[in-house]
Amino acid sequence: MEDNRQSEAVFVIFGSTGDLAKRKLFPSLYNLYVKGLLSNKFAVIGLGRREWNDETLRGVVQEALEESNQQLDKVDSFLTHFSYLSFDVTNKDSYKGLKQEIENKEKDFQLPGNRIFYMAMAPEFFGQIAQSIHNYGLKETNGWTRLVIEKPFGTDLQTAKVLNNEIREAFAEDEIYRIDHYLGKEMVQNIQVIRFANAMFAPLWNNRHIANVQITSSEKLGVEGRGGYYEKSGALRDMVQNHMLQMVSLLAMDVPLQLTTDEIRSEKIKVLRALRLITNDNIDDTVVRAQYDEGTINGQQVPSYVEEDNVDPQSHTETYVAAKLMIDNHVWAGVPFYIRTGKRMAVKSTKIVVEFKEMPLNLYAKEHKATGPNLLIIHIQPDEGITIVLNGKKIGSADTTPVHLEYRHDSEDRINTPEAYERLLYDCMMGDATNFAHWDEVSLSWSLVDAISNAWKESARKPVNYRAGTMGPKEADQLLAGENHAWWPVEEM
Ligand SMILES: NC(=O)C1=CN([C@@H]2O[C@H](COP(=O)(O)OP(=O)(O)OC[C@H]3O[C@@H](n4cnc5c(N)ncnc54)[C@H](OP(=O)(O)O)[C@@H]3O)[C@@H](O)[C@H]2O)C=CC1
Ligand SMILES: O=C1O[C@H](COP(=O)(O)O)[C@@H](O)[C@H](O)[C@H]1O
Repeated sequence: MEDNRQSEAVFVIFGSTGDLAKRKLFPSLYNLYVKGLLSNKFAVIGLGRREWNDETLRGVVQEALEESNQQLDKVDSFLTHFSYLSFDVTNKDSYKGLKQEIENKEKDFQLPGNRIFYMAMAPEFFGQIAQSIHNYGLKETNGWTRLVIEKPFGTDLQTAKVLNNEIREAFAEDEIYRIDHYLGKEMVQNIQVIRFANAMFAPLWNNRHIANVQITSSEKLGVEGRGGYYEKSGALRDMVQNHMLQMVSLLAMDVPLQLTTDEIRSEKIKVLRALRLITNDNIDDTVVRAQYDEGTINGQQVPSYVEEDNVDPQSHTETYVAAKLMIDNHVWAGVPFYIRTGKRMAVKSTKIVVEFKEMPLNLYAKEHKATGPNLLIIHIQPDEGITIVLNGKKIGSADTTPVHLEYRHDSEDRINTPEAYERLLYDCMMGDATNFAHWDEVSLSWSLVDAISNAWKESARKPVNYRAGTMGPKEADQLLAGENHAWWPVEEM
C-alpha cells in the first residue's frame, strides 16, 4: 500500500496557463488521482498573469483531460481541488497573496503543510521565483517544501552555475527536483533492472565483452514553432546535455552499493567525470553536427530548418548531433558510446543497441559467414521492450541465422504504463529524487557540452546537411566506420 500521507500537499504551478501544464501536468495529476496515488487531500494553485479565475482554470484542466483521452468519471471531484491566482512573478507583492492563498487551501483541505512549487515557466524566472518563495516566507511551514525545475537548466556551465547558486540560496539540494523527463520513461528506468538483476548481463557489461553501445533518439517533428528557443539551443543543448548523457550514464555506471538516490547518483556522476573531453584537436573525429534540409515526412514535403519561423536564414544551428563518446575508466576503456539525436528524421524512435564482441573463435562464422554479433536492444519509445539477438540454426538447414528473442509490453501493460511526468510527479511527492538530475550531473554535462560548443566555434567545419525524412548525414556513418562499426538500423528494429 502506497503511503498517501506523503501526497497530502499543495501544488503551486508557476505557469499553469502554459503548454506544459496543459499537455503534461494536469493529465499526470489526474492519472495519479484516478489510481488513488494522490490522496484526496491535495490542492493545486495555478498561477499565470492571465486574468483567469478558478472556473477558467478548471475549464482548461477539463479540456486538457478530454484532449488526452482520459476517462472522465472522476473529473468533477478532481476539479474541486484546483484554484487560480492571477500572479506576476516579477511583482514582489504577489507573493504575499500567494502565501495567504496557500494557507487558505491548507486549511480548507486539512493539509499538513507540504508544498511543491513547480516551475513550468521560462528559465529566466527560475532563480527569481525560488528566492521570492524563500524571502516571502512561503517555505515557513510545518511540512516539507520541494522545488521542481523544468529544463533547460542554464544555457552553459556558467549560466547553470549562476542559476544553481540562486536556487541554492533558497532551497537545499535535497529539496530541488531538476526534471529530465527521459528519467521518467518506463524503459529508461528499466536499464538498471536489466543490468543489475540479470546474471546473464552483469558479468558481460564491460570492455572485455562489449564492442560498442549505440543510443539513438530520433524525431520526425521539426522545431514546431519553437524556432526562437531552438536557434539558441540546437540539438546539443536541447537533447545531448540532458537526455542523451543521462542515458549514457545509466548504461555505463557501475553497480551501486544500494538502490538509493545517493548511491545511484554517485555512480552516474563517476561516469560523467570519466568522459573524455572533446577539444579542438579531436572534435572533427568525434562529433558530427548537421542541419535538416527540405525533404519528405509522412508523404508531405517539409521545409528546411532555415526556412522555419523565427530561424535565421543563415543559421548554423544544429538540428542533429552524432558523437563518439569515450569513457576513460577501467571498465569502458576502448568502448565507444555512440549517440545520435535529431529532428526531422525518418522515424520517431529512441533505442539503445548494445553490441557484444565476437567470440575469439567462432567456428560457425568461419563456415557459414552468416553469424553476426549478439545484440541487446532496449526499445525505449514508441515501442517498449527488449530484444536479444543471437545466432541460431536455420530450421531444416545447416546454415545459421540471427534469432530475435523479443519482449515487448503488451497492450494491456501499456495502458497501465504511466507517462514520464506522472511518475516524476509521484516520485517528487514521495521525496524520491533518484530520477531527477543532481547538480553534479548537470554541471558535468555542461562541461562536456561547452567543450563541444567551444570547439565548434573554433572549427572551420560548418554543420553539414541531411535531407528531412532520413536518418541523418553520411558523416555520421563515417564516425563509426573508422572503428569498423556501423549504426544498427533502428528504424527497422
Ligand atoms: N511545453 C513542453 O512540452 C515542454 C516545456 N518545457 C519547459 O517548461 C517550461 C514551460 O514551458 P511551456 O509551458 O511550453 O511555456 P509557455 O510559454 O506555454 O507558458 C509559459 C507560462 O509562463 C507564464 N508566465 C510568463 N511570464 C510570467 C510572469 N511574469 N508571471 C507569471 N507567469 C508568467 C505564462 O502565463 P501567462 O501568459 O498567463 O502570464 C505561461 O503560463 C519551460 O521551461 C520549457 O522549457 C520542457 C519540456 C517540454
Ligand atoms: O526535451 C525535449 O524532448 C523532446 C523529445 O522528447 P520525447 O519524449 O518525445 O522523446 C524534444 O522534442 C524537445 O525538443 C526537447 O526539448
